[in-house]
Amino acid sequence: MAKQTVCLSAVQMCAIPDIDANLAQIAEQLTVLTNKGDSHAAASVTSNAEVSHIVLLPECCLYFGGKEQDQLLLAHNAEQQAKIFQGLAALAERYQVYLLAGSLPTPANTIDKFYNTSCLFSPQGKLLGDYQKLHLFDVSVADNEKNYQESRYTAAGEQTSCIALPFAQLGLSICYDVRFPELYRQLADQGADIITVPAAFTRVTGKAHWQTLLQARAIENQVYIIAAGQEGVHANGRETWGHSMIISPWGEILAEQEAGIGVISADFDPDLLAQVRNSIPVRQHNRFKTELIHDE
Ligand SMILES: O=C(O)CNC(=O)[C@H](CS)NC(=O)CCC(=O)C(=O)O
Repeated sequence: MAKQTVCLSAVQMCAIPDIDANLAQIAEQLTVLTNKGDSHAAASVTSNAEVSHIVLLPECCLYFGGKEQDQLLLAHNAEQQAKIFQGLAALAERYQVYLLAGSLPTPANTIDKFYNTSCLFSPQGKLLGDYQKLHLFDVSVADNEKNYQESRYTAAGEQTSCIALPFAQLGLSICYDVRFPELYRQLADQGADIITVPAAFTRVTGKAHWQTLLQARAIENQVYIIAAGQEGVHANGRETWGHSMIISPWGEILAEQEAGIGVISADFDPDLLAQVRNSIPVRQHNRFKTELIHDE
């Protein structure tokens, strides 16, 4: 029997502060993706086949470039939340993909905060799991925004999230998290084969650090990385870096969208994953695994 093809995709967006317009932008890219007719999209167009296609959307995929107070209102408005979740679930089902919304504003425990949450929808339109961003971007950057204070309206998550799919384990992270290798090591220890990095990286820090950080996380943890970015100049003047990419566990960039709106894909190869892990067994060699050091 032919080996099942697992396809990884990333949609690059220039999201605006308008949920319906962003849902339409996503639908357009999903149409492009599933009409390509190449091997990447094959799994998602064969109605009886088991779906093995993950599509990642950027951080803040349904609302970006507006006021943070508006995100707060979105998070705490039950009607808006229902609209957002139903809209994404319907897309996952219509296009027969595992759709990972890079992040959505969801309600925190207090009315003055929201979580920056990644949400995974199954091809059946069910919410399979989520992850609330652990590291908040309270940072000074030499761009036109200068000071980012994500914690002003956002509450930090408290736990990691690794989701078992029929064909692989999926570890979740968001944007600024990519600078904290401990998170990725923990996801790898939990069994992650693929780790997602939805982002709205600044143009300045993106140019300097984005690709290097992503390749490092892929190489050191021997996982596939799917990174989907916002790209462009947004309604509030913010400039984002784009350069969405899919990286192999060897660190090779398999697909990249530098600028503009678009969608990229690459195959997930479990044989390559095993080969990389067998040939350079860093997991066994790691002296910082306390249980290994204490075992001696
Ligand atoms: O604020 C919003 O609306 C949505 N959130 C974001 O855009 C977040 C927090 S401001 N951006 C980042 O984490 C950029 C990280 C980055 O650029 C780096 O690590 O260099």
